[in-house]
Amino acid sequence: MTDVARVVVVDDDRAIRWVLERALAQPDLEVETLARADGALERLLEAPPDVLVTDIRMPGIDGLDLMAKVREVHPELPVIVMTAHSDLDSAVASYQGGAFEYLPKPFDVDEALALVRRAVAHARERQRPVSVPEGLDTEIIGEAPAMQEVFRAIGRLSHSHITVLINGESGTGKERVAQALHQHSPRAGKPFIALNMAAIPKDLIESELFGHEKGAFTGATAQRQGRFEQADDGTLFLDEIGDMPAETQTRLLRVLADGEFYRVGGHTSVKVDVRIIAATHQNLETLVEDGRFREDLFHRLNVIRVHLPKLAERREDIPRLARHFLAEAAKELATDVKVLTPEAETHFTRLPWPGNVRQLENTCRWLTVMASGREVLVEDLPQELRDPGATVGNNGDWRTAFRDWADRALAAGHTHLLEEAVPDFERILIETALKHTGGRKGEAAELLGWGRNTLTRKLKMLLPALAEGE
Ligand SMILES: Nc1ncnc2c1ncn2[C@@H]1O[C@H](COP(=O)(O)OP(=O)(O)OP(=O)(O)O)[C@@H](O)[C@H]1O
Repeated sequence: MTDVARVVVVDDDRAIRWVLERALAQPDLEVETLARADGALERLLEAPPDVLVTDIRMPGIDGLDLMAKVREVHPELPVIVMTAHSDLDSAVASYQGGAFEYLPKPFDVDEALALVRRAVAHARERQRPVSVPEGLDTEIIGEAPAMQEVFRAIGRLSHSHITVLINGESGTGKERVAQALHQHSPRAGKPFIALNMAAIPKDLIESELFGHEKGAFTGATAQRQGRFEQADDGTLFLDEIGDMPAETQTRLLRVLADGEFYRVGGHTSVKVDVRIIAATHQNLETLVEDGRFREDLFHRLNVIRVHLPKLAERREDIPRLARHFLAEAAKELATDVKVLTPEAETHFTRLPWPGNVRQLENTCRWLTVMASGREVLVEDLPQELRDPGATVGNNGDWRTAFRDWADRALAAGHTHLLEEAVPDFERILIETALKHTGGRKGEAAELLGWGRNTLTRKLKMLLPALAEGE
């Protein structure tokens, strides 16, 4: 999950609004409460929240009307309908209207929060699959021999529908290569659907993969296609396959063997023609040895293997990748393209890049926002990238260093140590989080465990140069 999710709560009961506003005051959520829907309808339709929570009985537009109107324009928007226990008819009507979930009043605040989070996760995961637009070229930069090997594999496989297993550390470009395999296959132009096993709650994986029938479980308000059906005739990219739960592995194996499956709660089998590309950063052989991955499934997936080397094993590609990402970031942020000085470029090629290509990409985005001049100097880099020695093999414990600092400061007669230390502490965490997210503030707030507003306030106070553009 990347950004802070917007939740709108509509209820004419002030006490409920109060309770929910507090229950949902979480770093990953932004809540707006409304006493009635009429005045806000247009705005809700134009800029829908990520989740809508609504009461049923309200003056003006009632909850069911509101839901119908909103879902007419935004059919995927999850709606949580709150209503009194006794009001069974309304509850049934809300399901028929396509509500995501029904929250009986009175409710437990934790239950309400869990439900909202689930709705957010669900909505996000559904937005994620992308069919690669026809003609879109997945540019993969790589002149290093190990990358040439990858390109050769893509070429060799271009007439085939064969299953491919991509291995490589996080951020090495596995999804990118999967897209390229698809685009250069007979299935190009057909859907490319991705699902990351590590990103969805375990109990939703089966329904995400295989879909479900109406009424299969609470909240299954309508029949829904799973990724397998969406990917029919195309490619299904299963990322982080090593995280697939055991039961799902068994089902997947059966689908791969038979080419057909049942939706969750379904009795009629569905036939599909799907090419599987799986990826993992883990060592599947070890998972098999430990009994955490089915050996038979492993053999089915492990037909053709493509290995993506760590970025540190293809240092010769770093300058081109950096130029590419600096250009992309400039385009995205509508600003001038930054250029690395020769020293900065050399420095880049020597860094360890544990986060691989994604870390390089984020660093380039960070520099595009942060570096003051057009030319990027080594000094412009975030502190921990300035000195490679600091990143490789530095096991120094910051707490020890911090204790020493406090000792020294007190010995030197400083007072009000917190006033001195806390802003530095927060500044360092903010800078580091922003670096990890390539300057994206919403995501950085999430990494820090703050709400976006808190981060904005802190930035104004601690790093005013970065607070602009809010
Ligand atoms: N060789 C490359 N050329 C250009 N861009 C690349 C290359 N490799 C990776 N990227 C970009 O780097 C980012 C990370 O790549 P990707 O998401 O494919 O990695 P991944 O290995 O699937 O990561 P994870 O395992 O964490 O999901 C993406 O934005 C991708 O477009």
